[in-house]
Amino acid sequence: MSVRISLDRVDKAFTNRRTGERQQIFRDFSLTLAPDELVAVVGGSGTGKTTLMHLIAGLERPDAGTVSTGGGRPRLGMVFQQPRLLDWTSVETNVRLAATAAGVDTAEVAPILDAVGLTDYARSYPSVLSGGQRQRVAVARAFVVRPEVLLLDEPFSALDELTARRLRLLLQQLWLRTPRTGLLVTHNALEAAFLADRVVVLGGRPAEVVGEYRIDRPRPRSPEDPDLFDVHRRIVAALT
Ligand SMILES: Nc1ncnc2c1ncn2[C@@H]1O[C@H](COP(=O)(O)OP(=O)(O)OP(=O)(O)O)[C@@H](O)[C@H]1O
Repeated sequence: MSVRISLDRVDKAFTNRRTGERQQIFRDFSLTLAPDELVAVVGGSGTGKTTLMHLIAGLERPDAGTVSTGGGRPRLGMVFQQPRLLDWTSVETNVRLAATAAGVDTAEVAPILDAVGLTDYARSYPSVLSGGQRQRVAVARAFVVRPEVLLLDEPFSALDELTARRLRLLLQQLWLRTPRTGLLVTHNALEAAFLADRVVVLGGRPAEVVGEYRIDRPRPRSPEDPDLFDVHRRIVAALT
């Protein structure tokens, strides 16, 4: 099922634990993600990108306004900056447990491990894997549940550039196989331009959309595409 995500006139505030001050992160904030659209959100530190993701995931509730994810509770696949694997068990079991928890056939596990290039490591424990391999397990775990919504919170920012680049290409490949509605939070404007259908730049407090770029380049895209560098420059200009 393709899911439309809508935030409609959302307010969200937090109380700063140190100062006791109220921080209004969003006021009257609206954003829609079309079915199967991958939207990247970039913006300065503390603008509310992760909060936006938490609102969509249902981990935070808006103070006012509505967050709708297509009527029901869509199946979520999430990838974070750190892989957050279970260290006491194998790669295969890490992915299988995610499938079981989501009620998905565990026959999906082997193909997804193959797709992320980890078949030979299925029985290995996370501790023997490189950082890039661990993040591949996290990507497999997110995709094995056949997510209707994919939430990616700085998924590659802890990796060295070459590894990150490989994983971006992998993500593009998996996305092309089965597009789904997704939100990518990143500090990397080039990553945003490479992966997304649309890049939203958040700024200010309360946060506002200070720039929006539709990326019409056909997929599969090349990380060397000069048009993407062009968009990247414009995003960086909006950020600064
Ligand atoms: N549960 C919470 N309780 C109190 N304050 C919070 C909570 N969650 C977020 N905040 C505050 O809300 C603001 C926005 O946080 P958020 O993590 O959404 O920003 P961000 O844009 O993702 O930042 P970064 O790029 O640094 O990760 C920050 O000032 C943060 O301290």
